[in-house]
Amino acid sequence: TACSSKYVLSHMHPMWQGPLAVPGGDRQSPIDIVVRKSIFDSELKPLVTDYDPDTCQQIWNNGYSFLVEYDDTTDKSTLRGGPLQDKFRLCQFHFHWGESNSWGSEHTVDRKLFPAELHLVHWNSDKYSLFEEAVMEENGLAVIGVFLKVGKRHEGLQKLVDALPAIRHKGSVVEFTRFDPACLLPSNIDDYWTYHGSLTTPPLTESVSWIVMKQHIEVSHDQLAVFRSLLFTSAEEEVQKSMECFKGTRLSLGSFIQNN
Ligand SMILES: CCCCNCc1ccc(S(N)(=O)=O)cc1
Ligand SMILES: [Zn+2]
Repeated sequence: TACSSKYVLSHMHPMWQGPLAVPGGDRQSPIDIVVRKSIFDSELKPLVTDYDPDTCQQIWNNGYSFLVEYDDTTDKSTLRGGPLQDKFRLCQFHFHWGESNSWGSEHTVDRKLFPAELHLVHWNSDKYSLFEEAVMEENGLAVIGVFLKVGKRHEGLQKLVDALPAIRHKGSVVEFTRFDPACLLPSNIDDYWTYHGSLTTPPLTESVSWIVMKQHIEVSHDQLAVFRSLLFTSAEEEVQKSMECFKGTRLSLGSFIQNN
C-alpha cells in the first residue's frame, strides 16, 4: 500500500535532515575497495584490540541503525597497532544492512556488495578527551569495518539479536551489559585494508582511519531478518502512519457510497 512503500523508501534512502555542510573533501567514505590497486605495506603492525566486556552499557535504536554503546571514560576498551600511532578508545559499534541479502554494506570490494557491515567506532584518547572533540580532527577516529555474509548462525551475535525486539522503535534504549565485541571479529584480524576517510553519515567529517577486514563473518538469514524488523520511526509516528492509512480508506469508502 502507499503507506508501506513510503515507509520502505524513507528507510532505504535515509534522507539526512536538512542541507548538509558536506566537506567537499577528497576523502569521503564509503569507497569501493579495488583489490588489485591495494598495496601491501610491510610497515603495518599487528592490530591489537583489548576490549573489556564490563564497559558495555546500552543498546539503542537511533532511527538509522542500532548502536551498542560502551563506557569510554577510561582506557578499558582500546584499539592500537595496525596503521595507528596512538591508542583509540571504543565508544560504540553499529551495523548497516539492507532490506534484502543483495545489498546493505557501505564499502564494496571490487564493486561487490555484502548484506551487512559492522562498524566498531574508536576515538584517539592519546590526543583528545572526548569523542565529540576527536570527531572533528584529522586523526581523531579509527573505525574497524567487518563485512557480514548470510550463512551459519553467529552464536556471539545472538545475545544482541535477542535484545532488538526491546528497541523496535526509533529512540528506544535498553541496558545491555557484558558483551565482548571481539566475538564479532573474524579469526584473522591482521588481514585488512586501511585508508584515510570520513564518517559515512552526518557529520561526515574526514577524521577516520578506516580498517576494513578482508575476512567476513557469517550470520544466519534469521538473525539478519531480526535486524530488518527494527523500525526507524518512533512509536508515536507509527500511530500517525497507521491513522493515515485508515483515513485514506474512510475517504475512498465515503466517495464509493456517494456514487451509488
Ligand atoms: C557527534 C555525534 C555523532 C554521532 N554519530 C557519529 C558517527 C557517524 C558515522 C559513523 S560510521 N558509519 O562512519 O562508522 C560513526 C559515528
Ligand atoms: Zn557505520
